[in-house]
Amino acid sequence: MKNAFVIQGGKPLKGEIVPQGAKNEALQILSAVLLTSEPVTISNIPDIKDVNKLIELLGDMGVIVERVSEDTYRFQAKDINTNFFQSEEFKSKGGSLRGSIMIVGPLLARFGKASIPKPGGDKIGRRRLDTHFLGFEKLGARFNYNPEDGFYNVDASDLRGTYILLDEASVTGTANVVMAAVLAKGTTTIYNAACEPYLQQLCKMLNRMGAKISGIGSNLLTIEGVTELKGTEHRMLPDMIEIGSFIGLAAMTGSEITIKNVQYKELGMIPDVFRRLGIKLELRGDDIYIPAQSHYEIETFIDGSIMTIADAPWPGFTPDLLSIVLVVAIQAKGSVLIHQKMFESRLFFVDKLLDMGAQIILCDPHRATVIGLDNQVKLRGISMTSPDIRAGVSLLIAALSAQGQSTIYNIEQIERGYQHIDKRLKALGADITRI
Ligand SMILES: CC(=O)N[C@H]1[C@@H](OP(=O)(O)OP(=O)(O)OC[C@H]2O[C@@H](n3ccc(=O)[nH]c3=O)[C@H](O)[C@@H]2O)O[C@H](CO)[C@@H](O)[C@@H]1O
Ligand SMILES: C=C(OP(=O)(O)O)C(=O)O
Repeated sequence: MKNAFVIQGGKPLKGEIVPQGAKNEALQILSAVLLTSEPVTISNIPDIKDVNKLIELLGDMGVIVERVSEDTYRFQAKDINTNFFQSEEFKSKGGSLRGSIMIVGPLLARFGKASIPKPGGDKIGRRRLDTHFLGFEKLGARFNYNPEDGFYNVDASDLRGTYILLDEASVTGTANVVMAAVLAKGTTTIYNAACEPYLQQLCKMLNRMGAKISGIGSNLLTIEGVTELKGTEHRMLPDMIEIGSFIGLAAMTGSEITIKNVQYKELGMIPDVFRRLGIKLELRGDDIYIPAQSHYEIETFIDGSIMTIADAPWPGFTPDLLSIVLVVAIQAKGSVLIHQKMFESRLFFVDKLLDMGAQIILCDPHRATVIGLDNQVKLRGISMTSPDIRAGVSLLIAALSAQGQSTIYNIEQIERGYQHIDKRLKALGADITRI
């Protein structure tokens, strides 16, 4: 299988690009189809590895999966084959993506038990699941983790609503506990809930199915349990991480790009963080227009000190865009401290950027200082391997801006989250070949 991109860099791109449906929303929403025996129709589903794997997993469990059009599927979880959960196939498929962890809440709510192999996803540091299981336990579930077979098992004949203070505002943890609580007896209050747009989308969809969730968009959710949920229709938001990646791509390659239908009001502080790097963005209708820019200058803080860009739970800046911000800063004028607080091993890819000629000081596993080159010196193309999805796209952006040829191996990492990325960037004029 072809698993590398060869990129001839240094060419400005031009044109319009439509963001795909949101990967991380899709993983929540697809899990939620398990909560009802009625049909659920979902549109704007991105055609990417992680999402397709979860759809396949739902089919293996016995969910009727029907592709209605290119990006729309109808799901019906009428009969679930519980024997599948003991199979080797479940172990390898379920363990191959992070998002599969969110089938646990719905299975627990609907069938009283669930198992899941230790989930995959990016190797970007420790990724604990305590929030999920502590939440289920509060609702009355019993939980055990068997380190020998790597399975988490949860059992609950009778979930009961209660007050839950999550130990951290985990995105998938909140989604999982919400999905378990919607069918529990009585009222659940979840404090320190994650509240990003994808979770809001999930809660709104659950309410359309008959759930009673209030506080949507805040970190205090109140869920009155109901006895059953019905079918619904749902459309995914555009992927905000893709939108941020395309802003970074435009700036770094000096390209004029319009990102179509971004649902700007859902992007939180993402556009402003790029503006702080000096990048000009214009909102035109619901499109983001980025003019070709040969210079962009990083702001300082009001007192003149060096800008820090750090991640934080929503409405803070998402950790998934920090690698992109870091790469974009390479050709800015000025300096910035990138502080990746949430993940421990997400900045190590800077060694590749150093080989390309970037000026970066990796201060420790969480912090890197970028000293911008202000386009006085171009990066040079090299061969490299993509360690994780967002580092992979950041390296792709760096390669497109660099002089000469780059090869990026392990593009499977990129493709688990970015739909047909080579084709879409070629349509903007990028020179990318798959080998
Ligand atoms: C499939 C999916 O949706 N994956 C996303 C989801 O992962 P996921 O839900 O797995 O991530 P979590 O929100 O649980 O946690 C992410 C990391 O941040 C740390 N943490 C979290 C909350 C907090 O208040 N303090 C804190 O330090 C956690 O310990 C962990 O290391 O959310 C992450 C955080 O936006 C994103 O990077 C992932 O792309
Ligand atoms: C880290 C990410 O994904 P996952 O949680 O699926 O590993 C991501 O989308 O940036």
